[in-house]
Amino acid sequence: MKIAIGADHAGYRLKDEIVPVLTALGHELIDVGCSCGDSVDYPDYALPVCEKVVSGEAERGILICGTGIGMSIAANKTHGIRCALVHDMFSAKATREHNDTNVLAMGERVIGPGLAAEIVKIWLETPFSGGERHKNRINKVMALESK
Ligand SMILES: O=C(CO)[C@H](O)[C@H](O)[C@H](O)COP(=O)(O)O
Repeated sequence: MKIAIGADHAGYRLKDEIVPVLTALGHELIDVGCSCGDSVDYPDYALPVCEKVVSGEAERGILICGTGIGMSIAANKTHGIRCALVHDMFSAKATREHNDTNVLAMGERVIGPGLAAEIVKIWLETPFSGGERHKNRINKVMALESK
């Protein structure tokens, strides 16, 4: 799968731990940065990742900041993006099955690299359930973008 990934200064270390894990699994990564601890603004990295997902250049996006909160807020402002902030394996599976999320946000200051890698793997491998009730709810969420 082609995956766009981005982080701010509070998330780039976790990004750098996740990238080789995903590459080893055969995924193709588009890393938009950042790549050092100099202070940056998370929306500047959320946007290019989300644009790549919306355009189809990437199938999914992964965003990491200190808490994952700023990244998830920014991502969900982009039309066509459904971003979930996830720090546990149950939610990683549930948000794919129920919400068909196309972007995952995590916080480097919240979880360690081992759990983050498991969350990412589950989130990438779990298909959308396709359930009619979930489709209906997703359609209602996406309709909010044109209000
Ligand atoms: O946006 C965030 C919180 O919602 C992210 O966690 C940022 O990474 C965090 O705010 C960065 O904080 P810093 O004090 O500028 O390092």
